[in-house]
Amino acid sequence: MRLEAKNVSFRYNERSPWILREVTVTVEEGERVGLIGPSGYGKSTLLRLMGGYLKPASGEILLDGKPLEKKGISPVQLIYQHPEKAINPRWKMKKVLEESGMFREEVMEALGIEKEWLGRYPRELSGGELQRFCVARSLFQGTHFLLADEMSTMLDVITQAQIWNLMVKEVQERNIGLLMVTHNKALAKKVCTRCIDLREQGGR
Ligand SMILES: Nc1ncnc2c1ncn2[C@@H]1O[C@H](COP(=O)(O)OP(=O)(O)OP(=O)(O)O)[C@@H](O)[C@H]1O
Repeated sequence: MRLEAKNVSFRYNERSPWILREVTVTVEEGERVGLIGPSGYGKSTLLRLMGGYLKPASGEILLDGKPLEKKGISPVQLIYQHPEKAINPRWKMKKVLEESGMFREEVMEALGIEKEWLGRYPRELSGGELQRFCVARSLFQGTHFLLADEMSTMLDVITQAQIWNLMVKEVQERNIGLLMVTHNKALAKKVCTRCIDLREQGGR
């Protein structure tokens, strides 16, 4: 499988500047790609486009040569920097996980998710605790590509390592393609098989 942004241009509205111009980025299954570039260059915007959350002004987002399907849980999963924006505030965590069909003991354990947290609402968890649920949820069985947007910036070093160890193990075992935005060079070196610099790809 292959996820690609093909000649994608984007701006937030007609009066705002172009954020991306004719950007082409391809991620194959099993690859772990780091997306780097200065602040404001459009890294998060590109991830949102590739996850189907924004529409390009021109160009295409293709999964195996076809546009992303709008129905059902997407095989392309986006993990945000801010987990509180990604989770329904009215659902308890158990329901959040059940909705995605993601309930593997070993993933919960590897992520340090405590059973007792399942009975809580999102507002009753810390940002780091909530992010572990977002990671767990993103790893449901239909996932083929993961887009991680500085997902571990808010976490302490030990939790970061815990989450990335699990992530790399899962994507390797399941041949998932990973595209991650990070400002942390050491992390990119540890996790990624290659890096793309948006300055060389038509980011502004
Ligand atoms: N919803 C929005 N409406 C209008 N402009 C936006 C919106 N979101 C982002 N932008 C602008 O688009 C540009 C690219 O933002 P983006 O978040 O994609 O950059 P980034 O490379 O991920 O930055 P950082 O490394 O700081 O997270 C910025 O100038 C930002 O101000």
